[in-house]
Amino acid sequence: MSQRQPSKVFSSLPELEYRASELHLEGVSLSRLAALQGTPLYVYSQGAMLRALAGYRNPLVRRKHLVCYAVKANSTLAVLQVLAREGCGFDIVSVGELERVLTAGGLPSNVVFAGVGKRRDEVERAIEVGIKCFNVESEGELMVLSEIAANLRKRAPVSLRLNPEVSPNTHRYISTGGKENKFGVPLATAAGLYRLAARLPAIDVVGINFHIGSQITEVAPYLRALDCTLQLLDVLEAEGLRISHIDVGGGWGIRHLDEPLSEPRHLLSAILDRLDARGYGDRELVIEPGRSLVGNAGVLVTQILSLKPTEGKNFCIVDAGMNDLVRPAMYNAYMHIVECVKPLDCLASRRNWDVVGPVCESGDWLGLDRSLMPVAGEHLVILSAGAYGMSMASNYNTRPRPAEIMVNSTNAILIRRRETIDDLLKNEMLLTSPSALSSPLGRG
Ligand SMILES: Cc1ncc(COP(=O)(O)O)c(C=O)c1O
Ligand SMILES: N[C@@H](CCCC[NH3+])C(=O)O
Repeated sequence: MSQRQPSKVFSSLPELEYRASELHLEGVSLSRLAALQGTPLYVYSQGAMLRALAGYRNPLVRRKHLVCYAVKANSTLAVLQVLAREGCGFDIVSVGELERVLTAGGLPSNVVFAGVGKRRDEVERAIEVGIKCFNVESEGELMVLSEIAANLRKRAPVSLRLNPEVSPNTHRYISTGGKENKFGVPLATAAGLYRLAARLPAIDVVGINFHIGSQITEVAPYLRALDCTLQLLDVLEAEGLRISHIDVGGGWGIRHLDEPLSEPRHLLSAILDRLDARGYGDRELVIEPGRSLVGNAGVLVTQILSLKPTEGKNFCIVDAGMNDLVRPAMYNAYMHIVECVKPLDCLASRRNWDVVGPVCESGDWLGLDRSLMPVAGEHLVILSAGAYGMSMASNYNTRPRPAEIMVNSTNAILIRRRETIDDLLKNEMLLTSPSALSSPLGRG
């Protein structure tokens, strides 16, 4: 194909294409953004996010439903704002995420609050703003919630998170619905806990939920978890307890290259069929996608610092490291990497490179054995970096976190400025500073 014809790079992100050999996202040159804002740089396509959201909503138009975006996947305010403007709900796991949702214009009444360890102050704030429900994970949590709500003279809406003992066939670190996992209420005790919840004066039982893991690529584990849930619902409703929403969690995977993977609508249609067949098609369906809404909408642009061919390995050293994008180091995740300026396709001069960062860890790699034609000073682009990229970034090695840009069909907008070294130092005090505690801890 001629270098003049735009060419797509990745079927899951059609907004990304080479134009005159340069990679563009929604028509914006990534090299140009890198020149303006420096690197490492996260760039997101608003169009890709909206398309992914429509992929969940369109199959649900005729149903009572709420898509609650899992904020942990990418909690940047402007990302939340794009989804809030569309009327999206949110799945949160901390009061920090709640404040982000509120700041971005999300409705508290569309927020579900997950997590095995909710602090009292977090529960109080969530009750105060009036969230949709607490996804409760244990009897201990239920009792604390009940006490806090009673003290505030308010009521706490509750859904119990079941642990359906289902293996979703994904990485062990992101599998959450098995007996060995800390999450959810065991099936054996769930009915008893619902009966208890229904008796507590400040608790309203409103829902039932599960979340079995992340980067799941098969429908079957969801249906197994749903079957357990519906069996329990049969028992509870026979006793007169009415549950108004069924929340099937998030976890649907994304493509990282060209591997086969069905669209979320196939998952939804299987779930809706099962709900209808079992007589629960009238309930509100809540779903909590994170990665599948934003993962493929984002890329990480990094500059090649130097090339280090050695006897056994070729290292391509870039300015993004595991602190900026931890998924390869943490989960051995494959993230596809392409050159920002398309190399002339003379395969003979291609070699395999380990793309590594500047962090002092041997695990600091972004891609291993990649066929690339890197040039020092130019840029590489890491795909599928919109989820669990920036939201998991850290300051390890005292590295300021990247800037972020949102592009849409008309604009490229800076949505987070790059951290500075001053940002990193500003909360710390030297021992000699006047803020030293007058009564040192533990010394009376
Ligand atoms: C409770 C809950 N809901 C939703 C999600 C979103 O998962 P994903 O990003 O895989 O869709 C997570 C993260 O795994 C989660 O813990
Ligand atoms: N952080 C994980 C997903 C975790 C989902 C949270 N329960 C990842 O990058 O794949």
